[in-house]
Amino acid sequence: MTVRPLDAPELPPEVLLRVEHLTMRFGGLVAVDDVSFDVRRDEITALIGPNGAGKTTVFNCITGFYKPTVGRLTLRRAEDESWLLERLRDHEISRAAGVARTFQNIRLFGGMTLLENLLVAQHGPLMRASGFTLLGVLGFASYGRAERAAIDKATAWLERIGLIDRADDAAADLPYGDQRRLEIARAMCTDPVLLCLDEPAAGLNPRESAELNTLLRSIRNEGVAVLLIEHDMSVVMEISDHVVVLDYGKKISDGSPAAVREDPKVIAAYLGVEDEEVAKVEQEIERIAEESGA
Ligand SMILES: Nc1ncnc2c1ncn2[C@@H]1O[C@H](COP(=O)(O)OP(=O)(O)OP(=O)(O)O)[C@@H](O)[C@H]1O
Repeated sequence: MTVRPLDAPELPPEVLLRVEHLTMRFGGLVAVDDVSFDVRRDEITALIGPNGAGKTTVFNCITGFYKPTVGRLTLRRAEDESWLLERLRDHEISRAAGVARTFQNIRLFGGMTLLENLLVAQHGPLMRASGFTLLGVLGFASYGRAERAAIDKATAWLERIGLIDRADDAAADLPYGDQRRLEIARAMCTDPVLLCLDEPAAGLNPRESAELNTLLRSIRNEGVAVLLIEHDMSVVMEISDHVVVLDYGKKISDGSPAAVREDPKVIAAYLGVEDEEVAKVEQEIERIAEESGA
């Protein structure tokens, strides 16, 4: 199958998603202003920036919740399969292009069991196996096989996130950190090529945060690109391969975690000072540290 809109650019093989000149306006407010960056395969890319910088808006454009005012979002799913996400509807972005996401606030089906939550995520393949008719109810073998495969996949994910013993419990009864991991497992049950996570470490304790880091690294190592918004800098610095920094809707830095951490523009944005004042602030920090004998 070759799916390539005529105007989709040719991307280098290591690039999964190319965001070009993304701009999103809400009336007079420019929430995202001419932002461009790449998300590479086999990498964890973090999107960071102070509150209101435009991170969630970028996510919402990539995942189809918003139609960008301007910009091109090319996702190269396979060598002969590219998509222009800004032209797709949100369900096409998840089903056809293979982009899955989680939200800042947990959105599990609280009254359903853990297993059911992971089966609902596989509704698409199950419906196709049913031929969109009553084949499942009539006991056709093809549907039975698809149903077995869905249960196997859900079970494997529950084992992987350490929750197999609670498969039949209601999702709402899980501790917060477990719910976060279940949400990620649910997103992974759709077989995405790109997993977008909006503040996955928010509200986690240090042990849960460490478990999350291990999970995300293992997902990355299996070839699924991860794009995350995160305020917890220890998580960002520990697991990201690539960091993109936004401030007031504009990209101000883009590089390795180490390079971004040293970037005066980033320091200025986080401290809320002008670029020229950064050196002064750094000297002040050093002076205070010396005086306190640190
Ligand atoms: N639907 C909307 N309508 C109008 N303005 C919006 C809308 N969504 C976001 N904004 C505005 O766009 C700007 C960027 O918001 P966004 O939520 O993308 O920032 P953020 O970096 O994700 O912030 P935070 O870290 O606080 O979640 C803000 O000024 C916000 O008020």
